[in-house]
Amino acid sequence: FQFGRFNYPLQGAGRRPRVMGILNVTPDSFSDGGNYQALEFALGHAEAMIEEGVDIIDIGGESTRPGSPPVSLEDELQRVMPVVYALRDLGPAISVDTYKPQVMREAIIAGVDMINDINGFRVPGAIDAVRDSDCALCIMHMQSDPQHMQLAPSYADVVDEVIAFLRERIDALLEAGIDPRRLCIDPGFGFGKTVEHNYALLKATGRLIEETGMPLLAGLSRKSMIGAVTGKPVERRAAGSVGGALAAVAQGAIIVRVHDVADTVDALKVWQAAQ
Ligand SMILES: Cn1cnc2c(O)nc(N)nc21
Repeated sequence: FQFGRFNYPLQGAGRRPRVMGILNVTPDSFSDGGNYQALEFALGHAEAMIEEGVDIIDIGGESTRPGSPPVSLEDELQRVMPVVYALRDLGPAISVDTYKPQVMREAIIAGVDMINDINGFRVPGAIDAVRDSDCALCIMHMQSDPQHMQLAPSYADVVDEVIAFLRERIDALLEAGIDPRRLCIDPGFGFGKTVEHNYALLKATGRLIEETGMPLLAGLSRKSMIGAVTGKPVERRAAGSVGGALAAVAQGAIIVRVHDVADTVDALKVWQAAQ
């Protein structure tokens, strides 16, 4: 899995699961207009994650929690781009979480290392926006959209359908001439799935990798699928989230997207020491 200045071996001695830290620059941490002290806040959080050993920082300007409303292009750019420019030379890889082609373009101009698209590059113009670059592309599955996806998630067979979706998106990107080494997939835990659907997908991590032929990013940190089996509120789901990350990594996931960076880094060090 190779992108820009990064090479993540997928097997053998060099394989090491990587930690992607979540950096939300959304309204609750930013008053619109991207005021300065909010930028300070974001940078402080990023620096803490760097201290804790994060490999990738994922910057998102539009909340994708179930029920969240869309954000305008201007607002998203105003929140995201100052943080991208402030972080891009600090060491870790930088990812931007967006489904808007114009945000992808500006992020690529700013030199980001990954575009993380919860919508699987389906918006017209998204593939064009990322074609002529060497950044990694994370293709995530989502049923419906954040505003509606959790109202009534339904599948004949969730694993089959997610694999079919991801393969179709992979083919679309490859047909556009994009280097397969730039691609990774993501089942999209919580994006149009019940708890049962989420665990069926988590259990099928190895199959998803096998049947798409692509590296897999797993993002289940503090999500309702963790709460459902631990009974814990969001702020006390770190241990459950680490358990989920290890379940994915043990089946071949190469990146885990998390809130609790230090805990996950430590858990992966111990796991790695036993490989
Ligand atoms: C932005 N975002 C929220 N959850 C996510 C997940 O599980 N995967 C990816 N790739 N992005 C996510």
